Amino acid sequence: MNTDNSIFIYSEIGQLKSVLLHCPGEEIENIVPDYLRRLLFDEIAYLKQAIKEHNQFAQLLRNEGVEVVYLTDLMKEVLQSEEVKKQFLLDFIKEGRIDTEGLTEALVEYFSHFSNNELIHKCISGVRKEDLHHIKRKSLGDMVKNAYPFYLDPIPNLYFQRDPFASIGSGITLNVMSANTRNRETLFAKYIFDHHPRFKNIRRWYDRDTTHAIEGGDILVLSEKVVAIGISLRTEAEAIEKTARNLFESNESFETVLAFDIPKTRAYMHLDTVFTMVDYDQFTIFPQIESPLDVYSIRKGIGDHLQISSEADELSAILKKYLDLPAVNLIPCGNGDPIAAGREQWNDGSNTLAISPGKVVCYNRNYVTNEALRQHNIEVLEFESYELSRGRGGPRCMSMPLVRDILH
Ligand SMILES: NC(=O)NCCC[C@H](N)C(=O)O
Repeated sequence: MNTDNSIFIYSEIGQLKSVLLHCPGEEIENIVPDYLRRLLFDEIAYLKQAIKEHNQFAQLLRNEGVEVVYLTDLMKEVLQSEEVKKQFLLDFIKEGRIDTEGLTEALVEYFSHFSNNELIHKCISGVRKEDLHHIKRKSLGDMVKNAYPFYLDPIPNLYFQRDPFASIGSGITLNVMSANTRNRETLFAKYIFDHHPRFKNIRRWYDRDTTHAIEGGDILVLSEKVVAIGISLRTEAEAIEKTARNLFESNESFETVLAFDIPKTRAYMHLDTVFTMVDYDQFTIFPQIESPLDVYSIRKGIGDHLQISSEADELSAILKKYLDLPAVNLIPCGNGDPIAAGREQWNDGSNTLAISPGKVVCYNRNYVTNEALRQHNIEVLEFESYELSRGRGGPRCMSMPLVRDILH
């Protein structure tokens, strides 16, 4: 175990020391009703209130002694090198599906007027058609007209920092996102992990040039030996196998990857929307995934082989066995009331972010689930959640832990 690393994650619940966030910005104001679904939103959010809520979230973490690192600050530092900035812009434009010479030139010219800070925010907010004035229309693609309002789409899901990469041990998975609209998010992470002095030598258990999708919301580091990964709407079995193989081939302490085959529906898009760890032996769960739930264990086999088995027991018995605990308590979202469970899961009632064992951050709106957590001696810190919840993610989805203390 490497203890002097800028990525150090061997549990879900060890004292959180450092976390990566992105505060929503103008990208939210480029979400329009016609393209809601394409941008993976269900509603139009009110940015001013969303920022207020996000600031409450960040302050609450700071009050607990957590270092809050913003993605935009890291990117600003990365772009200080003119050479890196040039390459980043070309990659960003290309991955924004711009492939014509005239438009590429116009975008490069447009971005050249901004400071690094403005540039990174502009990349995230998207480029509207009216923003570009002088396009030399050289190719057919530059000439044809269409009503789509953007040259470069906004990236409104970036405030869900959990998903584009995931910290596991002293390395990361640099993810392949299942939807096009989120894939450019991983380009920011690529540039940070390629170039930022604090992060550039971090090992990768998975990389974005791979074929199968995996998203961070599906990855839970349950202990220094066990990682759980959801086979979900967003994460494919092949990607899990590859991640497991790379983890086992390293000198990391991980021995088992538990793959949870959850229903492939939007309401439970990632494992962490239905299952999170809140204490050494307690978890939140959305009851509808509990049964039937196929769980597979993946362990190192002989030579190059992986040993993969289907686990026959119920979830609590599987967790008890692999986490070496005398008993495990699953706290149901909605406290056993199916109506409250459905309503609160929709607004991420099960999506808790643990700050330390038995202390979690939750949306205030999920009061039935929060009360159930308190009944089980979990300390719940709440913040407002009128607008952030419209993007269908909660406190865990909005944060990527970089460093947690080791659990004793
Ligand atoms: N880990 C998570 O569950 N993240 C929430 C992502 C919500 C976002 N609107 C999405 O559909 O990808």
